[in-house]
Amino acid sequence: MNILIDENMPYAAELFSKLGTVTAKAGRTLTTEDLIDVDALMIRSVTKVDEALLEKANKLKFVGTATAGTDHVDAELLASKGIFFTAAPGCNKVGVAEYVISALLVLSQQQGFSIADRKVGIVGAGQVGSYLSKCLSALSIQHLLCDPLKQAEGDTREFHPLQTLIAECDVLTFHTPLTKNGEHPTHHLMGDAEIAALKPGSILINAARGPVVSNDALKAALKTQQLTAVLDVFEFEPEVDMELLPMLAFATPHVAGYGLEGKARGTTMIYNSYCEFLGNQEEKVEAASLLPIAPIPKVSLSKPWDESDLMALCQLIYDVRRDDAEFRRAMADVEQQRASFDRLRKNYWDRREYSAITVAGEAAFGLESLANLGFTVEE
Ligand SMILES: NC(=O)C1=CN([C@@H]2O[C@H](COP(=O)(O)OP(=O)(O)OC[C@H]3O[C@@H](n4cnc5c(N)ncnc54)[C@H](O)[C@@H]3O)[C@@H](O)[C@H]2O)C=CC1
Ligand SMILES: O=C(O)C(=O)[C@H](O)COP(=O)(O)O
Repeated sequence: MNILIDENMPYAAELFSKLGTVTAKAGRTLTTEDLIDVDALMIRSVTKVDEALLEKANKLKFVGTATAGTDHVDAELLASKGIFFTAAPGCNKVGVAEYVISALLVLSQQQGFSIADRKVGIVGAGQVGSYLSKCLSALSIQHLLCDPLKQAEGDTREFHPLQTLIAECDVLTFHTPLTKNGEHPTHHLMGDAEIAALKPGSILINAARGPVVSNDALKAALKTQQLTAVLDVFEFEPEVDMELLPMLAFATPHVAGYGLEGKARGTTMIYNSYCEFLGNQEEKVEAASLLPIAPIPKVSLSKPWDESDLMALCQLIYDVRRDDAEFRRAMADVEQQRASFDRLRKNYWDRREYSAITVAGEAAFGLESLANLGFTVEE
């Protein structure tokens, strides 16, 4: 069995080599020649699976993407060729939500507001949006959801049109797939008119796909409007608009979901799916079994936590400024931009999720809300 994997897929080489001969390559530059005699292909979001890539795929029977988004894969084409396709829905929802929380906490400190006073609009209430909603509820932060597709499916949560979120929310955070067709396409969901209608002082966060927010519209608005923008994804990535970059409060190279737990979940979800495909159930693994202990595994509270304690706790896990600083340093070398974008992603540090830290203390110190936020707690 020949298995081709993206070289930027933690745990994949060890796991898949139990099932066949593994070759690891850079996902962004895979060619159809790379697929000759390959039985199974394991990718990330940077590999476009289309007619051109599949042209010489003479043995391909399985494609797995260790990602939540699937806009890079022509799933209909795979189905028409009898190639099984699987993704990793929800694998990195925790990482993305913790990215948004970090951005909000740091901005609250920089701009001098309390996160408890902000109303957040979540656009896209799927795996990431719903998990983020749970986290915001844990922190008693008011938020509104927009997801016309879920609403139409009969999801009983309260949903609002995007226009309502734009008019009422202080923060708008995007967690939709990238779609160009259908009743609710997300390509340029935030264009000139939508961005212009944001409340003065609004914060816009895009950790979905770059083209959900129009690059030109955002740039124009940042020149004239009182607006803070945080981008983890870019309309033309790995190209980064060097006029836009300095206008952003935080900018990161598509790593919002890059927690170690999330990557382990992504890899094991497609690995387990491949085991099932091969009828080899006994080789399946649990993502948690692959993870090392966190560098600071336990902390103790000596009093009920307040916003600055929360910031300290969350920063033990993730501070968006770390990735932002490294990204800006790397992007400064314009010649190397594309390569640096992928290098930062490939050599990403071992970022963890809140659950990797146990917070000890008394129940009266607010342990329940920390547990709801994702921390492991101990009374
Ligand atoms: N920056 C990063 O590292 C990551 C980015 N992503 C991106 O975030 C997206 C969302 O991830 P998940 O929540 O896991 O996917 P999901 O499929 O569980 O949820 C997406 C939600 O967006 C909704 N939606 C679709 N069109 C919409 C519209 N026009 N307006 C409002 N809502 C709309 C869908 O109904 C669905 O509920 C992914 O498709 C991917 O593109 C996901 C994980 C990591
Ligand atoms: O899961 C998704 O969708 C994502 O956007 C990924 O987390 C992005 O990472 P790569 O798959 O591009 O490494």
